[in-house]
Order: sequence, then structure tokens, then C-alpha cells
Amino acid sequence: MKGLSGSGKSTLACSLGRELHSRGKLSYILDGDNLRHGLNKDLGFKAKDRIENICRVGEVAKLFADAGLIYVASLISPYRKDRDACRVMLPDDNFIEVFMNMPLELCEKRYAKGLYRLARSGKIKGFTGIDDPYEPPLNCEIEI
Ligand SMILES: Nc1ncnc2c1ncn2[C@@H]1O[C@H](COP(=O)(O)OS(=O)(=O)O)[C@@H](OP(=O)(O)O)[C@H]1O
Ligand SMILES: Nc1ncnc2c1ncn2[C@@H]1O[C@H](COP(=O)(O)OP(=O)(O)O)[C@@H](O)[C@H]1O
Repeated sequence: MKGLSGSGKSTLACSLGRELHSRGKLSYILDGDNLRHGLNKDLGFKAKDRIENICRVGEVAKLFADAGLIYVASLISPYRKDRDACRVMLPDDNFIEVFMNMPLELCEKRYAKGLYRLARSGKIKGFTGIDDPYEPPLNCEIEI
């Protein structure tokens, strides 16, 4: 799942995880926001750190896929180049890119964490969708 904050990535990832569980499939959700508390806690939001973040999640996803698990990666993943690098890293039938194509205004309205407000007022710099870019995918399998 890729998309702006508030686009519904985590919500959909959780629903999918529950559905897979109910069908007896072993799955794991790799949520960007959560991984940033552990595996990726040394990373910030400058382009270089986001690239490293996405690369690491791609590597973990590869391990999960090798172990026969279904992974659901839920990250903003704003740069096309890094998403495409993950696509190359993972076998074709293991990679379904889902783009949560929600208008920024709707994301901003739904987002409960208050970060858009801080970004709008300049208290947070480099917030995706406000003063950091989001490059929409050109070749995703699913667009919502
Ligand atoms: N500057 C800036 N830009 C974007 N997002 C920010 C920023 N600072 C903190 N946050 C919080 O981090 C969450 C996104 O982390 P990700 O790992 O998915 O981002 S990325 O893929 O590396 O771009 C994101 O949460 P969700 O999008 O709701 O998961 C934000 O809560
Ligand atoms: N399909 C939907 N319709 C209405 N509200 C939604 C939908 N999906 C998510 N939400 C709500 O929008 C907010 C942001 O969703 P979330 O999954 O946390 O987004 P993200 O992980 O992309 O930041 C949450 O309050 C969530 O309950």
C-alpha cells in the first residue's frame, strides 16, 4: 500500500491482514510508521533516509516472501525510483503495488495525528504532500 498520510494505508493493510488470517494464510504487516520505532528508528524523512527506509523494508519483505509468508507493506513510499527498485528485488508474482489515490484535502481531513496542521504552519519541514513530493505510480496493479 502506498499513498499519502491519511490515505487509508494502515486501515486497508489491517483489513487485508484480518481477511488473510481468516483464510488460514500466514501474513505480516510491515507498516512504515511502526517500523520507524524499531528497525528503522535511526532514519528521518530526508530523501536519503526515506530511500534507505524503503530499501530496508524491501529487503525484509524479500525474507518474508522467501519464508513463504504473505507480507503487506504499508508505507508512504513517495519516490517512484525506490518503489521500482523493490519491484525488481521481489519476484513478479510477489509484488502487487496498491496505490491509495486519495485527494490531499481528504487525507488532511481524516488524518488524526495532527501532522498536516504542523506542516501547514511550518513547524514540520518536508512533510509529504505539503512541502515534499509524492510521485504517483505509473504501473501499479491496483489503484484505489
Ligand atoms: N516529514 C514527514 N513526512 C511524511 N511522514 C512523516 C513525516 N514526519 C513524520 N511522519 C510520519 O511518518 C509516517 C510515514 O512513515 P513512512 O516510513 O511510511 O514514510 S516513507 O515511506 O519513508 O516516506 C507517517 O505516518 P502514516 O503515513 O500515517 O503511516 C507520519 O505519521
Ligand atoms: N475507506 C475509508 N473511509 C473513511 N475513512 C477511512 C477509510 N480508510 C481509512 N479511514 C480513516 O482515515 C484515517 C486515516 O487512515 P489510516 O489508515 O491511518 O491512513 P494512513 O495509514 O495512510 O496514514 C483514519 O482515521 C481511518 O479510520
